[in-house]
Amino acid sequence: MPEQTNGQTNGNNPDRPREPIVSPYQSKYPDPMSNVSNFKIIESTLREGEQFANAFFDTAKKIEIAKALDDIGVDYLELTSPMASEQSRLDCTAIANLGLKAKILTHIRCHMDDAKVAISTGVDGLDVVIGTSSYLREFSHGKDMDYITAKAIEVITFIKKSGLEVRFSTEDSFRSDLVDLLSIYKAVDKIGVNRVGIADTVGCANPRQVYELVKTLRSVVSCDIECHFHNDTGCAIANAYAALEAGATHIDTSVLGIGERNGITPLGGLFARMYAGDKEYVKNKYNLHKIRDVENIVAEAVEVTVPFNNYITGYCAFTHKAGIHAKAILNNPSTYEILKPEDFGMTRYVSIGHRLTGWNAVKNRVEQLNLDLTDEDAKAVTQKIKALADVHGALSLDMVDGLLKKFHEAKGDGTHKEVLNLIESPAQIVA
Ligand SMILES: CC(=O)SCCNC(=O)CCNC(=O)[C@H](O)C(C)(C)COP(=O)(O)OP(=O)(O)OC[C@H]1O[C@@H](n2cnc3c(N)ncnc32)[C@H](O)[C@@H]1OP(=O)(O)O
Ligand SMILES: O=C(O)CCC(=O)C(=O)O
Ligand SMILES: [Zn+2]
Repeated sequence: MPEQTNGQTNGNNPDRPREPIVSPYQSKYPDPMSNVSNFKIIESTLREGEQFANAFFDTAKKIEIAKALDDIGVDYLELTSPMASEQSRLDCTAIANLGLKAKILTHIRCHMDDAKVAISTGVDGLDVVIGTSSYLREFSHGKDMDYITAKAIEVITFIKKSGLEVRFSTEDSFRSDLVDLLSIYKAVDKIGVNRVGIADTVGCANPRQVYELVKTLRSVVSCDIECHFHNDTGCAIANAYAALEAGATHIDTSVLGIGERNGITPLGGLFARMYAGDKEYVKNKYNLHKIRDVENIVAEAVEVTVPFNNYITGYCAFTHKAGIHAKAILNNPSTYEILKPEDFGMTRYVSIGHRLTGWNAVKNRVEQLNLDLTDEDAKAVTQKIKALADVHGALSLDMVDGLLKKFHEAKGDGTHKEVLNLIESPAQIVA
């Protein structure tokens, strides 16, 4: 487990170098097609997330999650199809009537019955989907491209007449024939669909493939482009970024990435990635301090813990340990941090009670404790920490503090070196 925070932030010391104002990772020559600095999030915890193995959200929990996501400022909330069950339909209606700032969408098959029921729930828009890969055409719905195109046009036209926003997506896009894809996207763009969607349903796509497909699609349709990426092969965030670089306008996310199998692009991970791409856009548009709250709500609801290495909120996401890192971080946090913890309501922590520690980090703790010790003293205590940690494992911050205080006290009568020599175990520090 991590030690308690010692509150070492050190970013505000006016004597220390300022952080660069512009991210060094920001492209100097942005592509005019790129939407890295201008995109919308379609938050699908209440649709894709409900497909996560452990997920069951009752109405109150759905409303709590919807409100928490709305507070963060996501642009859309996507809800489970009202065709799934009677309660799903009632929940769609309830959330559509909450008066949230986010637009409310529900997700339906490319079918007139689904469209009729979905419209009656009062949502702002419908996300229509149908599989176009040979796998899904043969083994899911059994329809050919002519049928799919005709049905898509019928369903979209009907939804548009009701005045709702409509998106048309091809499921399993990356295993679909490119000519089929472009021709159906062109057909629905022509009749005024608001967005087309690309879905990496099985998580097989890589960022280069995503970039190429989105770039090609961008030159074929004039409507918005939404992208949905599964994370089976670990590319869901990178693929989202590649899609935005190529001109996609909307990205699907879920809290902690929950969804079918191992899920999709996580909301927090997308924030982290986009913050590194265009910090100001992400900071100004979304309430990043709220990400931890919504992750905790969802984690508890689906009975998982937030992973230790989670983007932004994992318990060690802002913990610096090795001495070389600690020294530089204490001088200027940008040395080893691309995300500023305070922008996400998080706290930086410098861990010092272990054998990888260095005297600069220990000296910093001496200053925090307001102890009158020299650099040589800090170096001597550092060596003691390393020796103890070699034998006994990591020392807690309380132990380190105890050691420093004992050493400091003994310095008064000149016995500090002997005191250090006498300590052979952490138990002797607190004794
Ligand atoms: C990749 C994704 O995540 S897509 C979204 C997945 N979401 C869901 O499945 C929502 C929850 N699903 C459900 O509650 C149910 O599956 C329902 C209500 C949608 C349908 O239930 P059922 O009528 O019992 O059918 P079942 O689930 O066994 O099979 C799906 C049916 O939809 C058809 N279908 C599948 N995809 C589509 C589509 N995109 N458009 C139109 N029809 C489709 C299938 O051919 C099949 O039809 P059939 O009844 O003639 O065999
Ligand atoms: O509607 C979409 O675009 C995506 C549907 C889905 O969840 C998927 O294909 O994985
Ligand atoms: Zn999905």
